[in-house]
Amino acid sequence: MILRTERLSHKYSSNWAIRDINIQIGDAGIIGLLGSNGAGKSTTMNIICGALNQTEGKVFINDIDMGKYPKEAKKEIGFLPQTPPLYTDLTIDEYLVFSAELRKINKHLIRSAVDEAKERCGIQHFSSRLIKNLSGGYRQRVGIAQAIIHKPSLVVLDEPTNGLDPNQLIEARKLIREIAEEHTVLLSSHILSEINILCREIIMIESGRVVFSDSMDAFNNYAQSHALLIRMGNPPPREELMNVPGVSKVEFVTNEQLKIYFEGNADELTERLIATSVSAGWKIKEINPDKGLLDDIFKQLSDKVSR
Ligand SMILES: Nc1ncnc2c1ncn2[C@@H]1O[C@H](COP(=O)(O)OP(=O)(O)OP(=O)(O)O)[C@@H](O)[C@H]1O
Repeated sequence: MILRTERLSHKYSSNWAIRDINIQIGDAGIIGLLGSNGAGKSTTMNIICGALNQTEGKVFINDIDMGKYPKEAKKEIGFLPQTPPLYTDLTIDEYLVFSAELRKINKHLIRSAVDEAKERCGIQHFSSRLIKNLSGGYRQRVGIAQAIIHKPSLVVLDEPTNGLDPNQLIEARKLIREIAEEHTVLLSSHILSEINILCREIIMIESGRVVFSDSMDAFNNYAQSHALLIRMGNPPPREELMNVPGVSKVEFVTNEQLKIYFEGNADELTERLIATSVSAGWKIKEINPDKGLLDDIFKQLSDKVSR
């Protein structure tokens, strides 16, 4: 197991920021940690990387107990915090040599480790440029280079694509995919589409608790199949729709447009609604699966967990 957390909980002064977070990552690939602002992503990542001591619970990296053997466990982790720890008055080379020394890489191996990290992150041409003179996208690359310099098993990236422009974003995604060919990557974002594009698995946290943890495909099935957007020429009262088997909630978006939440199979419900519409004269004009705003999905999942 590359990463395992057991009932990880953390309290800043009197408030719990995260509670009973259990994460298990066994395979390579990119795993996404999704959550809205303040959900507890950074707190979780800081603890996993040994940058913050948890109030309760345990972290194991490659089955090494971080509490008991922090040095050994940290060797297996590379971390890019939300605010990259860059010394902007240093050149890329100076900074990466410094990072390699911090990681206790053997003196005679430092040069080759720096060169390899630069090459993998596509920054070799800027070796002697001061970090303060780099664009945001390139600074991010330097941040990633310091996270992989010691070849850790697990690379943790806190909101690595946040604030990048569209071109930088494409480049950063490409780089993260390349990094994931050799390391397991755990990355966080508050943007569902970002996680969707990059990740094989998703762990979603809300208010400090895990509300969903499964493959990206399972998440998409869940997110897509719980509401339909329907336009009708002659919509019936809400109660009539609630009588259709499978319908769990009805919201009127406009006089003609409704959002119908349901349990079960979307296709079966669609057929049932169309059949009833024909006999009852609702005049259905359009039915589309509602992929849901992230907020809706968060809410559905949070409700499901607290039920
Ligand atoms: N140093 C701190 N002192 C007190 N409370 C904190 C501290 N850091 C975070 N918190 C609180 O803990 C909770 C979780 O914050 P955290 O930064 O882990 O969330 P996040 O999901 O990473 O959000 P964001 O994307 O906004 O950084 C929030 O309610 C936040 O206000």
